[in-house]
Formats: sequence, structure tokens, C-alpha cells
Amino acid sequence: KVNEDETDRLIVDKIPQITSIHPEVSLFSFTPRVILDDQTTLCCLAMFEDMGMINRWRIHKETLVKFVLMVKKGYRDPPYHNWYHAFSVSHFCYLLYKNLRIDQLLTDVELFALFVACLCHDLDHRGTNNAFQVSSKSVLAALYSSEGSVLERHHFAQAMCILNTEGCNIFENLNKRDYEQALDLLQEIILATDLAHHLSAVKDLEAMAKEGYDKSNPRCHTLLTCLLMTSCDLSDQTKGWGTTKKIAELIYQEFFRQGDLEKSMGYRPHEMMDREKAFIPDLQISFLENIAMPLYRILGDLLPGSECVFEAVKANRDTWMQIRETAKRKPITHGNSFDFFK
Ligand SMILES: Cc1nc2ccc(C(=O)NCC(C)C)cc2n2c(-c3cc(OC(C)(C)C)ccc3Cl)nnc12
Ligand SMILES: [Mg+2]
Ligand SMILES: [Zn+2]
Repeated sequence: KVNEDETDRLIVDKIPQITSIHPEVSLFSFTPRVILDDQTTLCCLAMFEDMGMINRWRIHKETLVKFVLMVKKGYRDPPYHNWYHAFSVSHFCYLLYKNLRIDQLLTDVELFALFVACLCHDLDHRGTNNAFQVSSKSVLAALYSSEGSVLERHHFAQAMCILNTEGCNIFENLNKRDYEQALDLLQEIILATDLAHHLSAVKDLEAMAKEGYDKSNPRCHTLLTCLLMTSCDLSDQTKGWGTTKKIAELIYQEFFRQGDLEKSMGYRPHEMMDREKAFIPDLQISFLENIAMPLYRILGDLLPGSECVFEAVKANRDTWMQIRETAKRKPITHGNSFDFFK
């Protein structure tokens, strides 16, 4: 049960002007993880309000409060895939709206579905990846492994459960057409956060970046919403080095716990999940060069004004290269992968 007095207070109090939460909240340089946990719900309400979504979709304030609190409660507390990840991902979607006016490229239903997908996209994440669902024969694998994207199908199912909970359906006042489209988009966008799905779409994304975005082409809309979702999902990498370093600590805490579990089950874990083999600078340079930088380069090609975002990711890759050189000269003392974070 979401506690009553928090809900009541959020319902009664007027939604504040978003800049009253932090004057720099609309800048790409702003790091949403500085916002205190009990302020994140209020900030979500303020983002919905500032994007004009409460009026446009006739969302009942009480319904919105209950929805956001249920989503927040729907996250577990692994080191990385927790509520703060969903909140920071959603904040980047808000930045794309405020700074790059993505509302001029997408329909208002697509924009609404994208923001809701950001909030819901990792619901009930267990801190283990899709491969682990299958190898550990988890309940989720039993449910979804025949279709693939096991975790992402579960995240979507959890979002549907919340929308179907009494008093939490923020789509309730959409007309039939918008309602059906919003749910279809929500599923499509959440499924797009499967790394395998993204990697299979990169060729098409690069082609679209080359040809240019055609607002009259439905395929372009689909590709762009998926790209914006994955850009939000990785947005910690677009901030300063402090954030990049902190996120690496959290991600590898989560990865190494999975590796420990795999070892206890008699499996040999992926090197990046094996605390005895992982060399974090190399792994992060590879992730940034092979996944993050190509993603934000395409974003920069498609959205004028977002070049600064790509530059920030590149700068973080460069810092990892400096760390790598220093670390290579000074061998790791007692084989602890986290020495870089001292
Ligand atoms: C800092 C950071 N390092 C990472 C290092 C490695 C990997 C990984 O899975 N490598 C597997 C091999 C086969 C390539 C992911 C990493 N990662 C993600 C991430 C991105 C995802 O997919 C989208 C959003 C579609 C890109 C899905 C899940 C996650 Cl956890 N988010 N931040 C990170
Ligand atoms: Mg995910
Ligand atoms: Zn995510």
C-alpha cells in the first residue's frame, strides 16, 4: 500500500513550477540524481505539468499521483536498475522536450507514450539480464523466453498492471483511438530497450540519419521514438565524469552479483560480470565506443542542437582512456576491480 499521507499531500498541494525544484532542472548539464528521493514524485508531476500533458490528456491529478507512486513502488532496489534509474531516464526525456523540441517531430500521443515508457521501462527489474533469466530458468523466462526480450516484456506487463489498478489509469480519458495507440506505443517503446532490439535497428537508424527525418513517414516515427528511448536509457553517460564514474560503480556491482550467482550455479559468467576478470576501463571504453557513441552520434545527426550530448559522451570515453593508461602502468593490487573508484 502506498502510504496515505504522502499521497494526500501530493494531491492537495498545487503542482509547483518545475524551476522551483531546481533552477537548472531544464539544462542538459543537470544531473537528476541530485534530487532527493521524496522530491522525485513531485518532480515527475511537475514534468507532466510542464510538458502540458495533464491538460492535454485530461489526467485527473489524484490519478496521476497514484500512478507515479505505484510506478515508484514497482521498482526493486538493485544497485543500478532501481527507481532512480527510471527517474533519471524520464528526466532526460523531459530535457529532449525542453531543449530539442521533440514535440515538433512526434505526435502528441507518441510523446506522451515515450515519457510514460521512460518511467515504466525497467519496472520490477531484478538486477540480472535476459541471458540470466533463461540460464536460471526463471519464471519470467518460462513466461516470455519463446518471444525473446524476456525482461522487457515483464516491464511492460507490470506497467499494464499499474494502469489497470483502480484509480491509477492515466490513459482513462483518452478517446478509443488514442488509448489503443498509447498502449501499442508503450509496448513497442519498452521492448525497444532490449539491447538486442537496438543493435538490430542501428543500420536503419543510420540510414534515416543520412536521408533525414521524414515527419510524414510512420517508419521514421517508430525509429525515432525507439532512438529517443534508448538515448534516455543511457543518459547517465551524457553527464559529467562524476556521474559516469558513479554509474559504472553501480552497474558493475549489479553485474558482479549476477556473475557470483552464475558461478554458484556452475556457469562461467561473461567476463564483464566476473569480478575476478573484469577490467572496467576496457569494458566501459568498449561499451561507449560500440554502443553509446554511435547512438548519440545518430541523435546528433537527427536533432540539431544535441551535438553537445554526443561531445559529453565522447569526453567520458576519453577520461576512461586516461584511467586505463594510468591503471595499466600501476597493476591492480589485490585483484579488486573497483580500485579505480578509490
Ligand atoms: C554504463 C553501462 N555499461 C554497460 C556495459 C555493458 C552492457 C551490456 O549489456 N553489454 C552486453 C554486451 C553483449 C554488449 C550494458 C551497459 N549499460 C547499459 C545497458 C544498456 C542496454 O541497452 C540499451 C539501453 C538499448 C543500450 C540494456 C541494458 C543495460 Cl545495463 N546502460 N548503461 C550501461
Ligand atoms: Mg531495461
Ligand atoms: Zn533502463
